[in-house]
Amino acid sequence: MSETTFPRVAVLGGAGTIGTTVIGAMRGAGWPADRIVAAGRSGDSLDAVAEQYGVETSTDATAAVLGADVVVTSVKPQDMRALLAQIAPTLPADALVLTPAAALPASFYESLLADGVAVVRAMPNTPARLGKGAISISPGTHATDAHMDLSERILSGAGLVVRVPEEQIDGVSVVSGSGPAFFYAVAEAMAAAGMANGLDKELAEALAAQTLIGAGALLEESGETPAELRAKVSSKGGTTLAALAAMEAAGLQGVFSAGANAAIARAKVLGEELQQG
Ligand SMILES: NC(=O)C1=CN([C@@H]2O[C@H](COP(=O)(O)OP(=O)(O)OC[C@H]3O[C@@H](n4cnc5c(N)ncnc54)[C@H](O)[C@@H]3O)[C@@H](O)[C@H]2O)C=CC1
Ligand SMILES: O=C(O)[C@@H]1CCC=N1
Repeated sequence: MSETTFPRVAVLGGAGTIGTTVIGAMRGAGWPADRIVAAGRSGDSLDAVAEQYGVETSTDATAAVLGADVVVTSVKPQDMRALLAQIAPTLPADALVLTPAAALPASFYESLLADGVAVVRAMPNTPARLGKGAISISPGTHATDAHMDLSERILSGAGLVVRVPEEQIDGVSVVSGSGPAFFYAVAEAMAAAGMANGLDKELAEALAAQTLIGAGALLEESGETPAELRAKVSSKGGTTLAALAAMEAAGLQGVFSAGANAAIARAKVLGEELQQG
């Protein structure tokens, strides 16, 4: 499909966090509003999506996928089986299913939809809303290079898009999918440490948030690595080195390893539960 044509894309769960992000990324990349339909449940903020992005909306996923070239299934993993049952009768045989859901393998979709359906799994993250996401895509059994190219084109306005084999998605999910939550948790912990040392809550939270913003911006602007930038804060014999040594002794790396292991174990359990139905 040529770069100058715009496949028709149905975003199911289009009023949700990631669905809205995908629509915003497409619109930001010049995707025409009349080539996108957002489907949600009644009660979802579909009016706000229509107003912000000018796209058509529907509360009927079955109807929304009619005539779609790409169907983005942006619902929670727990809602996926019901959604696939809903769209299976009207999903065009040659449509690409692009799914951001965690935990569910491509084979789950392949087993519940028509034989030969092309599935691409994506793992986005919330900064994608600002075009600063870190997103992976992985092909299912029947996805071709053209399907991967199309998926990348749909997501390119959302940030960095990398291709990984499906077995690496859980690892990507830990680093970039969940990653924003970890940085926010660190900011909360830093604010709490400030409060424990005499700062009031408002000041501690403002300083921690601005430090997260500034550190990220410096990383982006400088082109230096986190290790190089960390070294520039850490004077020999100074306070930062003392803090980092104490954090390491308290198990900093172990904390993140434990988090990663827990996330990956949870993805496996959730995936197995949901595949059993
Ligand atoms: N939020 C995040 O940071 C990330 C989320 N994901 C994945 O993205 C997917 C979506 O997550 P969120 O956007 O956070 O969830 P969300 O809860 O914000 O949005 C899901 C939307 O789907 C709608 N929905 C459910 N069933 C529907 C149906 N049958 N028809 C139409 N709409 C339906 C819900 O009403 C809701 O508006 C999940 O599978 C999640 O694993 C992946 C990476 C990061
Ligand atoms: O925890 C979650 O449900 C989502 C999926 C990947 C990252 N966050």
